[in-house]
Amino acid sequence: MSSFIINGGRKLHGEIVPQGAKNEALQILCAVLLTPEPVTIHNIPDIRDVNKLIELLGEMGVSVTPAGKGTYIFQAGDIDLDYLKTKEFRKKGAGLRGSVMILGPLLARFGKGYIPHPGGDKIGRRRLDTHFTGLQKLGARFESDGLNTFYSVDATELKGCYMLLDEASVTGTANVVMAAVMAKGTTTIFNAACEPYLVQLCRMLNRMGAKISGVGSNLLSIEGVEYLSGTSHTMLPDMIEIGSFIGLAAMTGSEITIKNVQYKELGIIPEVFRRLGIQLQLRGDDILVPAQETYEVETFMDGSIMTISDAPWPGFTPDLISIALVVATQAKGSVLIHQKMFESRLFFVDKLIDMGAQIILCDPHRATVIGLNHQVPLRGITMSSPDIRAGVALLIAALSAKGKSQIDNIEQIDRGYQDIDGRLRSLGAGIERIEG
Ligand SMILES: CC(=O)N[C@H]1[C@@H](OP(=O)(O)OP(=O)(O)OC[C@H]2O[C@@H](n3ccc(=O)[nH]c3=O)[C@H](O)[C@@H]2O)O[C@H](CO)[C@@H](O)[C@@H]1O
Ligand SMILES: C=C(OP(=O)(O)O)C(=O)O
Repeated sequence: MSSFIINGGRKLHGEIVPQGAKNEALQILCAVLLTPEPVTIHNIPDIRDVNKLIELLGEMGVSVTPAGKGTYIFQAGDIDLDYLKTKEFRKKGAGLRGSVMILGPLLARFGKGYIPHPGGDKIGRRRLDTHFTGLQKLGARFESDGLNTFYSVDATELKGCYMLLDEASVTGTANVVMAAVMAKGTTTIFNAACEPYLVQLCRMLNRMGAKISGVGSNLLSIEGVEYLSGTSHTMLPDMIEIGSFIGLAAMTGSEITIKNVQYKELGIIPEVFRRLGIQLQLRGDDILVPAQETYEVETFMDGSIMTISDAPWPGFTPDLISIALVVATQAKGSVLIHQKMFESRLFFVDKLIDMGAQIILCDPHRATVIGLNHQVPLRGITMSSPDIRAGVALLIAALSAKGKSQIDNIEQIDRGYQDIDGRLRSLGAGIERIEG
């Protein structure tokens, strides 16, 4: 278990380039299984979860050729379906959430697939019903190992149909879309998730020859085709990293420029940070966050305390709720943070409370934050990172805090943030990694 040692309280300054989007990368990498032809992918983030998935694809028989920084050429010529029955695959596949999305492409191309219950953050129940029922509607038959830890799936013939997803699941939609692109006939998916990750995936699939319409909406129509060909694809900048850097600048009172953010793809994210009182200036396609002594949280129009809550896109992504929460601890004013989707993602506030933040955890989904308005700094402590986004929220808190902090279990942070310590050091942060 590795740790960060952080000497907090320093002002940071400079430019930072966001990495390619983690959650998009996990979908796009699975899509390479849909064609025997080469697929070139650019702007792949060098992070634990993505590297694990690339390794897994390699072991399944996909040839993986590095072709420059952040670029790989994948070719899924011969896939070793027997590897998917091995213990090793069970272990590796269960190591990350994104592995669940190899199933849709396998069913589409080979008519069968295997899938261990996937890993990912322990942030509450993470059911797979949307994946399973969607694939079943297309004709897939699931057989469980009896423990719900491994499934064999048969789909000799996938047939298009109408389906109303029981929730707008991000990875669930991606899985069903990838199965439907080569099904017979037309599939209509209502209540589809429409995060930019999915827009990017659908655009890539259409470039490969798929016929998907309604892209970007919650009603997708997919006319099945017989064959998909190779393509190239470039990942968007990671919107969760961009939000994290906005929070970092605000909490540390620093001027930071976030480069090449593809602003129009950020949806409501900049607006939510603006409502917390953070000034953002758009310079070309860069976001400049100026150094601010203080930032004041808006109230609702009737003067009542504002709520920040998550929702499926175009709502505010749940992956930035922990960041909004930590930023609120030093705002002027109070805010209610409501994490609607996941029931165990707010418990990390205990650590912020130990650091001196004024927070009342109302229930597992809601926390009231009374901002300290930078009048009292947080204090450094030793803590452990419970999940990827809480980990980064604690890192931001530690960078703003007085004194030294230690954050253990930083493998959680490395799942999704590329060389975060190196990049923060180049902004002037006092952060060292201790390999454990
Ligand atoms: C690898 C990957 O891409 N992970 C992301 C993906 O996970 P993932 O695809 O696993 O998450 P889902 O979209 O399936 O659902 C997330 C949670 O929200 C709940 N839910 C979802 C939709 C809905 O309309 N109502 C509702 O309550 C689900 O029950 C679940 O608890 O999307 C999540 C939601 O944006 C993000 O936090 C994860 O970072
Ligand atoms: C919850 C997240 O990741 P995963 O779905 O991979 O666990 C996240 O990226 O915030």
